[in-house]
Amino acid sequence: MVFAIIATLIPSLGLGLLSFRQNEAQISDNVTRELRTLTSDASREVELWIDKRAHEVRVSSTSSAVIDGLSAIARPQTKIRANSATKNPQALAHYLRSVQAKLDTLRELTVVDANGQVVASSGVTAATVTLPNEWPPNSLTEGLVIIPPHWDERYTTATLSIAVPVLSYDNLLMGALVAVLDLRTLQPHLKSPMKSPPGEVLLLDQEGRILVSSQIDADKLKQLDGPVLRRLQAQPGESLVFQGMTHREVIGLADVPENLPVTIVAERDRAEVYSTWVELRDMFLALVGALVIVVAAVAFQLGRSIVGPLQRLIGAADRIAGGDLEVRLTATRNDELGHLTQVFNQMADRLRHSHAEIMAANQAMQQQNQVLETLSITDSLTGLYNRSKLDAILSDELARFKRTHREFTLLMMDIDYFKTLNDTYGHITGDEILTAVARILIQSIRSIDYAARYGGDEFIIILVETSTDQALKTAERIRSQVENMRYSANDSIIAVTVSIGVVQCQSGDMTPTAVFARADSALYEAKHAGRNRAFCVS
Ligand SMILES: Nc1nc2c(ncn2[C@@H]2O[C@H](COP(=O)(O)OP(=O)(O)OP(=O)(O)O)[C@@H](O)[C@H]2O)c(=O)[nH]1
Repeated sequence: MVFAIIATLIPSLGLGLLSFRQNEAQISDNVTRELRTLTSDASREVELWIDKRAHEVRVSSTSSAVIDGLSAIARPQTKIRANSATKNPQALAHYLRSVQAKLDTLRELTVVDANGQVVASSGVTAATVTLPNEWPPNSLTEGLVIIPPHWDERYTTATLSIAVPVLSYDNLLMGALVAVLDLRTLQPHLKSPMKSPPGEVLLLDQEGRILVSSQIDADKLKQLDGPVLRRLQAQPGESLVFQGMTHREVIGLADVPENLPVTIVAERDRAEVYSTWVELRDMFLALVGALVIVVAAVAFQLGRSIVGPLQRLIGAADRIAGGDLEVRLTATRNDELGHLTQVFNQMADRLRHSHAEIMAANQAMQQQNQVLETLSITDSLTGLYNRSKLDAILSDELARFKRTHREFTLLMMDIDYFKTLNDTYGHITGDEILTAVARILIQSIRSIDYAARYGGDEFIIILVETSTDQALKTAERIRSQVENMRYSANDSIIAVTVSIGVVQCQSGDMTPTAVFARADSALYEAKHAGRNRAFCVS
């Protein structure tokens, strides 16, 4: 699932964000280009507007009313060719007011003398004007002083004052005509509603305050942050993002006209510029998010459909490895995992089958081993223990005696005149007599005792934890039973007797042979004493 998410997220998000980053840069370039167009157009319009206003004022400055009025008032000693109407300041002020009335861009028109002293004005309180020390040589046509624009409290508007020289008829500088221009009239020229690209144009004074704005309702008292203004002025034509004056965050740039102490700033609402871009970006991110959720869900479902059956298979394999072969899985699917489950079940079936076969073979082998073991320790004729088993039993009993000092008694028994019986009735009858005697032995001893055929017609009985007296009683009981036994063969009734030698184990008995030897001596004594008796040697 993690792999699926990464594999989906990295390419889609990476390529998408790269493309959005390129689009953002492109949008920024386009906006910068449009803002440059706005500022350069505005700069040109401002220049044209000022030229036009300067021309209008210059025309007025060459009027005879101004020249004669100034000549009469400023230099009364000069010979005046004008009529009397232009000789007093009121007449000149009247003329100035009539000019102002014709030009709606004018707020005030003032005539000053060569020292800058007000001679007459259309306004009530004329502004004082500082004229340049020397007008340029071509002041007749080019002489123009532009006083830095500012917010004028008297007219509650931003104003720009220009001064043009007033020359006498013989081209002598007499003074100047100063016009206070209402910058509000510049507002329609800053931006063409039809042709200009989107954005607002602002004319700022030296401190960054708005003088005039293409946005009619812009707050005129707003001021651009000082550092931002300096950065804009330092890099004219280069766009920046800053806290604007028409919107909270704007993209803007500045143009600084050469001849006018103002800064023209064009700015555009950054949110509006990037609104479509942001909308598309958010939509893209939402789509990527939805894609990741879908991919994650599919990957999770796919993983679960693979991992779940695999875990069941692993669990079943673990149980088989632990010895539980009764495992069986339900195969419900038709795909590779379903096939794998079927194969697993077949494998488990085969293992179960093989295991059953092995167990059966093992059991048969154990039975055969048991038979073989029984045969290896049993005398085939009588069913008693054979000689080799007898030796092993005696060795164990001797070891036990040495360990626990619990005594045991050994009886060596021999059929009397067995050779004669053989010779008289034949070997088969002899064998049957041996078997009958062995039966009596088995019936006469306890389950914890041992009876074995020592060889020929000789038998050994080991009575565990039995004293000599008890052993003699057992020997006597056996002897008596054999004596009372009647065996019929070839129409004859055969009587059989046995002689028994009894010995008790001693601490000096190191080997079975030593015990046998002493028992053999006791048996010899019984035979020698007349047979059909038991004899004990201490
Ligand atoms: N039928 C039969 N006879 C055997 C078997 N093994 C040994 N015999 C015979 O048993 C006889 C043993 O005779 P002995 O014990 O030596 O002598 P005896 O005749 O018993 O005389 P005493 O022991 O002195 O009383 C021999 O003739 C053997 O051939 C056997 O498995 N079957």
